[in-house]
This record gives sequence, structure tokens and C-alpha cells, in this order.
Amino acid sequence: MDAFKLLIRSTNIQKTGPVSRKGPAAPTPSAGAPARTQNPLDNDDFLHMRETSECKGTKRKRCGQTRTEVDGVSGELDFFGDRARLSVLSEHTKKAKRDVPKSEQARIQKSEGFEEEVPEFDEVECRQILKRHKVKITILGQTCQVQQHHNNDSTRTGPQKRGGKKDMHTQIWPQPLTSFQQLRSRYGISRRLAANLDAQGYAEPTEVQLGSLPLLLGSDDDRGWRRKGARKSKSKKHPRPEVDLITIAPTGSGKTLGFMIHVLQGLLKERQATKKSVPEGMTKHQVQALIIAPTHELADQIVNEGKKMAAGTGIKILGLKKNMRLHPELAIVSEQVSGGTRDRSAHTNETLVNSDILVSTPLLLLHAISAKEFTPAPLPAIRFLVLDEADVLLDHLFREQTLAIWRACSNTSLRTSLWSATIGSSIESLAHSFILDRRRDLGLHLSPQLPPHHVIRLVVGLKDSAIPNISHRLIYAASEQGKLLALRQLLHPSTAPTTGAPSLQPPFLIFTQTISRAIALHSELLYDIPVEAGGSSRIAVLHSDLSDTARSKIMAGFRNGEIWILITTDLLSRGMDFRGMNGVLNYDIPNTGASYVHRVGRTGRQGREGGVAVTLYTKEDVPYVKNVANVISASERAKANQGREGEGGGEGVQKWLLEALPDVSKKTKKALKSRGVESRSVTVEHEGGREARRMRISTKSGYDRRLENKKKGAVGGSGRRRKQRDSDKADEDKAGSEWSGIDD
Ligand SMILES: Nc1ncnc2c1ncn2[C@@H]1O[C@H](COP(=O)(O)OP(=O)(O)OP(=O)(O)O)[C@@H](O)[C@H]1O
Repeated sequence: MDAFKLLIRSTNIQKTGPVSRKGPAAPTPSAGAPARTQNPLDNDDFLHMRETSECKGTKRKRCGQTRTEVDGVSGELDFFGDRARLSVLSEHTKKAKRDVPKSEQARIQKSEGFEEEVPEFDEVECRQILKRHKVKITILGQTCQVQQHHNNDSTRTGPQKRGGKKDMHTQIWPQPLTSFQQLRSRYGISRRLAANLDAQGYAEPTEVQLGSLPLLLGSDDDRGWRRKGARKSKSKKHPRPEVDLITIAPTGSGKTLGFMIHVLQGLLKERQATKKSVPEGMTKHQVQALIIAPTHELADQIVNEGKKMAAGTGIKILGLKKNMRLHPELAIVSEQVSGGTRDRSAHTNETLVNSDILVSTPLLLLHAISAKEFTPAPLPAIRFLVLDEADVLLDHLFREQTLAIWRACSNTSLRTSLWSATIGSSIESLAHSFILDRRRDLGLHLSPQLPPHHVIRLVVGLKDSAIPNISHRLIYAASEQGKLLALRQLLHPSTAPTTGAPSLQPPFLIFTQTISRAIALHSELLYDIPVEAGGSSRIAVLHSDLSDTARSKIMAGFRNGEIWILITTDLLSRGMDFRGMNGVLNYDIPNTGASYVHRVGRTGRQGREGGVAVTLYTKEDVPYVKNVANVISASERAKANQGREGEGGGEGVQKWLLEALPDVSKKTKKALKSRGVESRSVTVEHEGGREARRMRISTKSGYDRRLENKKKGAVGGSGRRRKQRDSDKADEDKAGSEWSGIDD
């Protein structure tokens, strides 16, 4: 199925200005820009690193010469090359704008299309555009008893039977957002928000933004909600349905901007509508939107993105920190506050920090809103709840915490949106039922005054699959020793026989199954990067056992190009947006197909070509590796449908291998998901045993290790003996010098 074909193809949408229905084809942002390595090392430098690693004696001079280049370049490392350029451009534009009178500015804006009334697409056009972009929008209906065998209504996408029951799902074709200008002209977003978006330099909405923003922002009538066959009523306007959205769109497709615009506009609209003067005793900012993400790193990234979009709007966005508490009235109470507005609560001595949007991990937030452990106080002011990486937030690890927060959001007009590149049917059902049950508990389903409510699923491309614009490689390395060897060959391809394998160029991420394995691999590779190229400072390990400060420092180092290779666990597999990332190496196979999709999705973002995803596997992994092979194969098929098979180093997984690999049973999948490959989870220190020793990450042979241990033992023993001798001598001296009276 050519699922992502249109993600990298041109569209019929004009790049700027008012949308023409018959406009020329233009590529969308996620349509795969030509390979562009923002990577500072830009290949030459990495080649230098390889050269220097091969440099011995005679080549010293050349190495020395290049060294200064490397040092020089390292100062210019800029993963966000485009962004820097854009910010310069936007500064330039801002300055130019300041010099133009306001009336003229308005005229220019209008001529640029910002204020232009954009004609609506008719139903056929909506369908064509959404289809071309592979955007499928479905109203999730309630489960009903099956009454007939054939369903002649073509708008029903089902029935999807579940034990004699079927889900009454209905596909719809609402107005797509074909240019950002329409956000203002059609959906009336704030001028400031539109300007902030403009300053980001995004030319056009990505597919997920094209589909989700009209649903979330919506106009006040039923435009775009016509279903196939429904009669158009020109005179009668219906209230726009309230929407809770479940969005499944590829990694790096711009979901963050989708929910951020929705939340910011929602808050700005409310602020404008009520034009509230702040009542006495109340704070100026009140948390009305919660964005939940599974890791601190992702939460920080969302805050950064949010701040850019919220600049100058008066809306505050804050990342929750450990030392903060959320008051039941939704003022954040903190003893040590860094930044933000400060107030003194009238009733307590606690310091209050005010914010409109709060970004947090589930546990941190639950802690902040719970007076006693896990009994969260109600959060009636919350009107927007965003679950980023919703599938992981609703999976067993975070489920209780996430649902507890969701339950605490007691506002009757709460709008919830769930976002991820992978949301399986069980998680979707769970979310759907939770939304319906919550409405039932609040009595909302009986209220005739309320507008209709829909739970909508939006899928972009082929659901739950890896992006096809990167090259996937599945490499058999037989054993742990083999994996280390393979990794070194990828790092220094000139030392390896030509295998046709894609080379892995920094910056890249290496994923391991456990923290201890990440640490072990880090110490093993520490000296693989030559001193001339920066040595051990170029490689780092990041995991959840490190302090928050250490984690932030490493993240900053990786983002600004000081660190080239980052070894980590699944901690960084979701949501992290590192621009210019050249590759991902799964040193240990991921536990699930979804985990593979997210890990490899750290490269090839925004449809960029040239990313490489390498997965090493050993004979221990053979029973499980089909999980990964299936995802790669689906991605390769998508590529083949685009006529791009063989690009980027040949087939990711050969057909014979796919057929030869054993299927993974449901039971095994479940065990793998919770524990990973069992033999890799045991450690020599704690559980000992041959198995653990075999899975250890080290190039040293058993013989060498024994020799080393003996040597260590001998050195230790000699040290102990020396100490003993010294202490005996000291005792003797002491005894000799003590006065023992006059001998008779
Ligand atoms: N309309 C756009 N045009 C160009 N770039 C965009 C657009 N929208 C977002 N981006 C950029 O695309 C990159 C990826 O966006 P984002 O992190 O939101 O992806 P995502 O869909 O959330 O991915 P993941 O599933 O991995 O979390 C970001 O660097 C963002 O700035």
C-alpha cells in the first residue's frame, strides 16, 4: 500500500497566497526536502575523524592540519541551520515592518493573503485533497449489536465486528487547511499567533496539520461536516460539534504544532470573549491547559516550541518541576521558583507561580496535584488536555497515572486530544470508552443545550508504520561480540569488507535495552573517537538514572553538536526532535514494532531523505526479530510503491529472511514488551551466571578478562600487603617509642 507516497509528493496547493483550487502542484513540508545535512561534520569532518583514526605515524602532519579544521568547525556546529537563518530573516523582516506605517502593513498583509477570504472547497474537492494527502478522518461511533449482514451505507467504514457487535464508524471529509493563511482568514486565529507562526518560516501545513487544525479550531457552523449523501442546507446553521481527537501521524510530521496552535488559540479566544478583569485574590494566569508527555526531555522540548508560538500573546507556558506543587485552585505552589511571575498567596506563605499551559510527565503532575499520594484534587479549570505520545501514556506503565489526571479534569467543556505515530486499536478503544464514560458520568450525554459531541480519529498515511524516507538495515551479528564488531565497522567502514551496508555518520543515536547496557557500551566506545576529532567528549550516555541537570547538559551538548554519538535507552525514543540527525542504531532490538517506529523516527524528520536506521540482532533475538522485520518490510513496500525501491543501500529485509523468521506469538510479544530480551536484562553483578556473562558488552575474551582479573587481584593483594607492612611497622615504632618505665 502506498501509504506515504503523498507525504513526499507534490500537491496541488499553492505555496503562498490565497488558495487556488486549480493551483500548481507544490511540495508540502513533509514532502521530503532534498537530502540536507545540517550536520556540522558534514561528512568531510566525519571522514576526517575516520582518517585520523586510521592515521598512524606518517600521516600525522595531515591529521594535524585537519585538526584545526575540526576544531574550527565544531564551533560552528548548528543542527538548526535553517532555523538560525530563519530567525535572522525574521529579525530582518520585523525591522523592515517597523519602518512601514500600520495602514500600509495591513494593506500588505491583505495582499499577502493573510486577511484574504478563502473560498471553501466543495465536498468533492475536500475528498480529493484529503485523499491525496492520505488523511483519513473518521467519527468513532458507539458499539452496536449487529443486526444485518450487509451495510449498504458507503459512509460507514465498518462494520468492525467485536463478538457480534460492530463499531459504527463514519468517514467524513471536512475542509482541509491548505495554507497557513486560512488559519486567520477562515478560523480567525489571533493576529499575534499568526505572526509567530509566520516567524517560524513554515511555508505550508503538513498533512497532520492540514487535517487536524480545521477539526480542532472549526468555524461555528456545520461547514465541512457534511457526510457523503447528506443534503446541504444553505440557510440553516448548526452549532459546530465538539471534538475530542485521536491523531495518528508519522514521526516528525509536525504534531506538536498541531496541538499547540489549537490550545493557544482556544485560550486566546476565551480570553478575548470574556475580557475578564482578574477578580481580587485570583491570579492573572490560571492553568487551563495540560500537556502530558512521557519524559522530561520531551516535556522540555514542548515548552520550548510552545514559548515560540506564544510569544507576545500574553499566554504563559511552563514545564512542571519537582519542587512545584499545584494548588487545588490551580496556582502552582513552589518553594524555590526560577523565573515566572511571583505572588504571595493570601492564605499561605507559599510562593505562587502563574501559568496558562502546563507541560508535565504524568507522575510529576499527579504528585503536584495530590494532597495525599495519588488522590488528585479536582482540576475544574482545565479546558484542554493534550496527551502527547498517547499510546505510551495509556499503556500499562503510565495508564493509572494518566487516567487519574484525566478523571481529575472535571470541566464539562474539556477538550481532549491524543497524539502519536502509533496508537493500537486497544488503546484507541480504551480512550474512546473513557471519553464516553466520562461524559456519561458528568451527565453531558443528556444535556440537549450542548452542541453535538464527536470522538474523531485522524490517520495520516499507513497507520503504525515507520517512515519510508529512511533506509532500514537489519544486520545479523550472531553474538554480543559480533555486535560490537559490527558497530565498529559502521563507525570505521574503511576497516570493514564492503557489505553494501549504509554508513552511519554522526550525529546519531544508539539505543540499548537497559541502562546498564548503555553505560557498558559507552565505556567500551569511549576511546573509539580519535583525540584529534574530540575524543571521548564526542560520545555520551543518557539515561533516567542521571540527575536532571546532567540530563539537560547532555541534551544541550547533543543539540548544539558538541556530542556526536549519544547512547541511550528508550528514554529518547519518543517525540525528540533532533534536526540533522543522520541515523539511528538499534544496538539491542526494540521490544515492540511501535518502539522500532519511534526509535527510527528520530531521523528522517519532516520527510528528509538520507537517514539510516540500522538494527543489529544476534541468535538470542531470532525468536523476536520478526516484529521489527515486519515493520521494515511494510516501510520498504511503501517505498517500492513510490518507485524508490533499492534507494539508500538496498533491501532493508530480504524476502527469504522475512519468510524464514519465526512468527512471534502473542504471549512472547507481551513478555518481550514488558521485559525485553530476558537474557539481556540480567546483570552479572546481581544475578551472575554464564548467560549474563555471555550477554556482557565487551570485546575482551574470557582469557583476557581472567588475566586482567588476576592482575587486578595481584595488584590489589600487593597493595593490601604493603599497607599491612606499613601499619605493622608503625605499630612497632609506636611500641618502641613508648615509655615503659626503668628496668630493674
Ligand atoms: N508546517 C511545517 N513546515 C515545516 N516544518 C514543520 C512544520 N510543522 C512542524 N515542523 C517541524 O517539523 C519537526 C517535527 O515536528 P514534531 O516534533 O512536532 O513532530 P511529531 O509529529 O511530533 O514527531 P514525533 O512523532 O516523533 O513526536 C519540527 O522540527 C518542527 O519544527
